[in-house]
Amino acid sequence: MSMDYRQSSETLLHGEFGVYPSKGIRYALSLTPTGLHIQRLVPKPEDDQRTVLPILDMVGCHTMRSRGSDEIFAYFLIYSYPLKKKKVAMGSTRTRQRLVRTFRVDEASDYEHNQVIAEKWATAIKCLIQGVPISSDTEISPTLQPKPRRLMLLLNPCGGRGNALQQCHTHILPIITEADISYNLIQTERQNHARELVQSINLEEWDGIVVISGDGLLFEVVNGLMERPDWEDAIKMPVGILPCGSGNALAGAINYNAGFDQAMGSELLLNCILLLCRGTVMPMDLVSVTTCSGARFFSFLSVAWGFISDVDIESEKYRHMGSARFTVGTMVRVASLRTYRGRLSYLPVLDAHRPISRSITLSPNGNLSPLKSHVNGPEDDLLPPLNQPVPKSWVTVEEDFVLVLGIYQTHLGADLFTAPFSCFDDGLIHLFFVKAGISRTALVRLFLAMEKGTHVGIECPYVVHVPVRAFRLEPLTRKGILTVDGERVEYGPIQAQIHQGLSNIISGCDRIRMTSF
Ligand SMILES: Nc1ncnc2c1ncn2[C@@H]1O[C@H](COP(=O)(O)OP(=O)(O)OP(=O)(O)O)[C@@H](O)[C@H]1O
Repeated sequence: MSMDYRQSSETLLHGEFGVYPSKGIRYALSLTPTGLHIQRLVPKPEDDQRTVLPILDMVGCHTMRSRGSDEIFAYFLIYSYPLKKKKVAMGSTRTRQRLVRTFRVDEASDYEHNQVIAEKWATAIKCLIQGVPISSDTEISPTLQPKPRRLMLLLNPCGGRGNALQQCHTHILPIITEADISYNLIQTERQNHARELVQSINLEEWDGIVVISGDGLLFEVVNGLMERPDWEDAIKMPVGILPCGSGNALAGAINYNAGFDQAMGSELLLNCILLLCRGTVMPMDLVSVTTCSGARFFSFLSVAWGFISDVDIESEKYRHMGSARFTVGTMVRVASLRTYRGRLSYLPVLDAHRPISRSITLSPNGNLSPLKSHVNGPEDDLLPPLNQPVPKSWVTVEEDFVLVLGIYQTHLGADLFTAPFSCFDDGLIHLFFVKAGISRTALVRLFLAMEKGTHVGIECPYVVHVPVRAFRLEPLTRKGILTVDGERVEYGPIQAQIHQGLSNIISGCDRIRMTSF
């Protein structure tokens, strides 16, 4: 679907309505692809001021009848969550507040006709919210209504500050009910619970799997889907995230992709709930990561070594602080800065389309190569086995590193805008490395600038960024921490290749291309 129809200001529906409770007030309503224009008619206002309820702030629309059986009026209710400024002790902050507008359809002299009109408005509004294309020529009838969606919600009660269940009951469930989304809510009981669960679900029963947690639980879901014999179909199941963890990188990326201002905490959560209610789906790259024992993971976020993985894992002890744990962890690690010797090889983007020869799947002793771990998932056609040299077209650097990071989302945390140029399905791994020799001040400056994404403009000879399709990292320092999507993996040589658009993410955004789930 193209974006054009949303940008147009054509009037799709127009009508005059009362409100509830009545009080004689009347409004003229015009529905355009981007908003509901509301003009008061009675009592007549002094100026011609109109208010606009943006479609982007709406989550759903229901019709209703009043209790009395002789009541001829029908009503439609629009649920929206506009951003409002809120005063706090240190100034002001923004928050989304629930706003329900109820309009009374009283044009006809019988309920049935008024109900048809109310349904027509509700249908049109729901279509616009969910990105179903309609124009002024569209015959708007209930058959146009997007089908109700069924979501599997997986909630980690231990994620972040441990308040996911409370957030779920306060914000998530009431809003998705207004959006006509039906759901099964499952609380994970232990590590790997979600991973096992998604291995045996009937894909036909669900329109999406949404984690209410940090990025760690989605990592389990993605890998559980890839472990299924029908992984090719399973990984197409739209996945989503409602941020209730301490590492909310993917939520940060979804929020940015939708054009919202960078947000944290409940503002980020509410933005993501709104986008989930819209429900549009985009392809998302996955990176296949192979570790030294031959284990293979599918990653949607990052591979990290050195400073970043140290902070991530060492700050686990400050989990009660929520996302502030990373700030504290960063300060501690800057104070005792470490460097790691390693060999980093990568396939720069220019050479990326040439797959390596199939013959290298046999190791020198004739045994089957590490592709033994290649049970499911697409072939890593750019990667030789870990025990064989990288192709000559690759670039290799041997250095003392402060950090190495392969990232394929814009954000490394909700407030870490690490790769501003990244897109969900650009087929790129953004490889960053910071070499030893960088001063502590420059490193701190780099991370502070990362909050706004301005670090990419900073000239620093110790910081390198290369877009690649595949890379291999061979640590030469004996001890260290390697993470994939923030989860610790075995330490040793590791390699990765991008698989463009392998999965589907519920991004809720129609900025780029999309389909509905
Ligand atoms: N009930 C549970 N008890 C303990 N651990 C769990 C439970 N459910 C899920 N987990 C594990 O918790 C880990 C972290 O979850 P999640 O990402 O949701 O939270 P988080 O606070 O953002 O953590 P992190 O940033 O460390 O990933 C996941 O790896 C998951 O396997």
